[in-house]
Amino acid sequence: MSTTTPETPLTTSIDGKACAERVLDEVADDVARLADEGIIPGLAVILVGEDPASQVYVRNKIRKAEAVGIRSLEYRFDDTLPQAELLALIARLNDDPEVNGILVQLPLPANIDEASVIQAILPAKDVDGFHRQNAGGLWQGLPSLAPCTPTGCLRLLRETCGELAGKHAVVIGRSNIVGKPMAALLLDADCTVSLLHSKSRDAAALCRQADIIVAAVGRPGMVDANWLKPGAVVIDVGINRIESETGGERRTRLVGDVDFAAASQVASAITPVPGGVGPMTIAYLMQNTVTATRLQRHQASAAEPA
Ligand SMILES: Nc1nc2c(c(=O)[nH]1)N[C@@H](CN(C=O)c1ccc(C(=O)N[C@@H](CCC(=O)O)C(=O)O)cc1)CN2
Ligand SMILES: [Mg+2]
Repeated sequence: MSTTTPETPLTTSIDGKACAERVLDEVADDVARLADEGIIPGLAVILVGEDPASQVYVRNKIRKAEAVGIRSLEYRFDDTLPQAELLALIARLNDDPEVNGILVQLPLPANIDEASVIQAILPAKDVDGFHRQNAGGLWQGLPSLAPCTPTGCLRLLRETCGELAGKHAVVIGRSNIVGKPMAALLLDADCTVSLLHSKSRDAAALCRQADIIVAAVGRPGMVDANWLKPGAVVIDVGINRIESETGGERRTRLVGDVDFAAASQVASAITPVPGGVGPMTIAYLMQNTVTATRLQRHQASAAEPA
């Protein structure tokens, strides 16, 4: 007997925390295999400034690294750090054979040019996948390090939808960190991909054609139920902190780019915020650190004289 009422969502809430734990278990197995060969991956995490959210993310990255057996090195600076000193640190880490992955937490303070810092990281150690060599490699299907958030979204989609080939995926937002690499990964999975942005005309009508929607714009609740085709799968990358009032008390809470309650009435599956995409980002950072370690080993052995 069904207990479903018309108001009850038929939607699956995609559990990003559980999926991230599965990814971390896989990474821990990979790290154990490397340890058998005497290799311990090393990850350097750099935080400049006092942004509270960034401090939480960096702390979690260090914790997860320790949990899977990756050696972590933490570098924290206040926002007066000159760009030249940051570039000098990156140059030292590039040359350090004990360091396999380098990550500079974003956003950086206004006096530091983000692009210069990202391009200073050795592509083989760029575990964020933001360097132009990795970004280009992703579009050309070459071995490269792909950004963690879209890679995590792809894993959630594969586990939710199974085969992705032929599905129409609409990505909303064209950032270098999420939107563009997400489009590349979905294309590589044989989806038909539409990449929408602030100048796109009638975004709602385009979204209503989609089997899959990935929202990554940073606008709270922008994607409404009437943007969705019934049964669509929705991945919400937005992490927006908004103020709300409960019992006369002002608090902040996290919401996504999708109106979760409304979308749950129409979508077949949707990621919550928090607990959806966020944990996947950190899990795939660990996976990328292992991938980078292997990549560097292959590069080193290829460079050895025959
Ligand atoms: N160098 C990088 N900087 C930034 C990245 C990145 O991938 N590399 N992404 C974001 C921040 N980020 C990781 O760095 C990140 C964001 C959110 C989460 C997460 O787990 N979110 C939780 C909620 C946490 C909270 O309460 O605030 C969730 O969604 O469940 C992890 C990592 C920008 N900078
Ligand atoms: Mg972001």
